[in-house]
Formats: sequence, structure tokens, C-alpha cells
Amino acid sequence: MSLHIGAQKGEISEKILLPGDPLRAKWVAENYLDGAKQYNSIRNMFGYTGTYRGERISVQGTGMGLPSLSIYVTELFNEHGVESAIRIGTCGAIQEKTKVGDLILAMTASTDSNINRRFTNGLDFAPHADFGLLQAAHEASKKFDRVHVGGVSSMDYFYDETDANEKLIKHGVLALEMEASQLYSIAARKGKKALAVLTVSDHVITHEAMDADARERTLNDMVEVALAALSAN
Ligand SMILES: O=P(O)(O)O[C@H]1O[C@H](CO)[C@@H](O)[C@H]1O
Ligand SMILES: O=c1cc[nH]c(=O)[nH]1
Repeated sequence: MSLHIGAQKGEISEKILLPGDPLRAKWVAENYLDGAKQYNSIRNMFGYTGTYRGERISVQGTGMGLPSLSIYVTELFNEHGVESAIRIGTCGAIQEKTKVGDLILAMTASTDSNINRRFTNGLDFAPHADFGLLQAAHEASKKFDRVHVGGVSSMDYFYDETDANEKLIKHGVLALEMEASQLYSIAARKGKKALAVLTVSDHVITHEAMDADARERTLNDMVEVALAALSAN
């Protein structure tokens, strides 16, 4: 058991899915994992382990924002033996070509947060996905029409009132979310594998948003791709 995760030794698989929303963790456990057992309810940040096609897989909520994710991911890597972690999250598109309902495989995750510079003495570090997980996710996503592989940016602000988006659009960043950069950075420091598979839930520039049907269908696609990538690695 660690400070924020009430699992006993061995209760968490070395392969894990990481949604921001703890209720998405519950939904994944109920719909994708056989024999899922809940191992965490501290702060209602639910975590479960079950089997997917015969293999043990866990799913753990991480909360919103880089600091919250960093707490859960650090404990999972340091104290619960996790080796491969895939974030399954929503994001807001910022390019014309990224549409609501699309899937994004985040090859890199920039950030406006200062959180990494504490570890690098101010140097820039380029947080990136594990190539094996990315390749497997790309393979698994080929059956879906609208998939992008590229950079996202993990932002401190959800309601950003600055001109940051314009600069990110110019650099080809596909979408905004709030955690992947920290997942990739912690994984790099600890020699673990990480990836973020994201569903575009809204468009930050056009304000288009997903309806309930689309949300369910595309969240299913995202989970299917992430589970296939975890199984292959
Ligand atoms: O859907 P999740 O995984 O929570 O991810 C996105 O949604 C939240 C904001 O609404 C942030 O956590 C952002 O990264
Ligand atoms: O962080 C996020 C997540 C979804 N949509 C956004 O605009 N931002």
C-alpha cells in the first residue's frame, strides 16, 4: 500500500491504463476486464485489476492535471511494480484537421508547466511516447478512419485566457490535454514505458463538442487501441 493507492503487494498488474476520470476507470473495469476487483478507493480515485483476453491488466484514475497524475504514476512505478502505462484521456483539438471524435496517439507531449524544469535545472526535455507502445497502438488503430499520430500539449490551464494556443497551432500541436507530458517524463526517468491514446472530445477553436453517442463509440475505440498496445508489449 502506498500513500494514495490502497493496493496490497501484487494487486496491481505491471500493465495499466490511466484515465484522468476515476469513473472512466470504473467503466473500463466493468466493460473490458473479466473478474475485475477494485483495489483502490482512497479519495475515490478508483483502481481495478482484472483480465483482458486472459492477461492481467489494471486501470487507475489519475485525476486532472500534471501534479495529480504525478502522484499516482510515481507510486505506481516506485511501489506497485508497474512497467507499462497508457493514459486514456480526452483532449481538445486545436488544428483544422483534428475533428471531434478523432483518435490521437501522442508521439510527444509538450507542456507550459514548469514541473520538469525542476528536474533538469531549466533545460528543455522533450517528453515522448515509448516507441513499442506507439507502434502497437498505431497498428491496432489502422481499422479506424480518423487517427492522428503527432504532438499534443499538456497544459496547466483548462480555461486559458492567453495566446498560447496560437503558438502551439503554429508548431503543429494537434490537441491539448493536461497530463501526458508528466506521464512521459516520469516514465523516462524511471525507465518505464508510457503512451497516451486520446479521444478528441471538443474543438478548442470552433467549440464543437461531442454528443453522447459519439462519446461512447470513440471512448470504446480508444480503450480497444490502448488494450491492444498493452497486450503487445
Ligand atoms: O478525460 P481526462 O483523462 O480527464 O483528460 C482531460 O480531461 C480533463 C479536463 O476536462 C483533463 O484531465 C484533461 O487532460
Ligand atoms: O484538457 C482538455 C481536455 C479536453 N478538452 C480541452 O479543451 N482540454
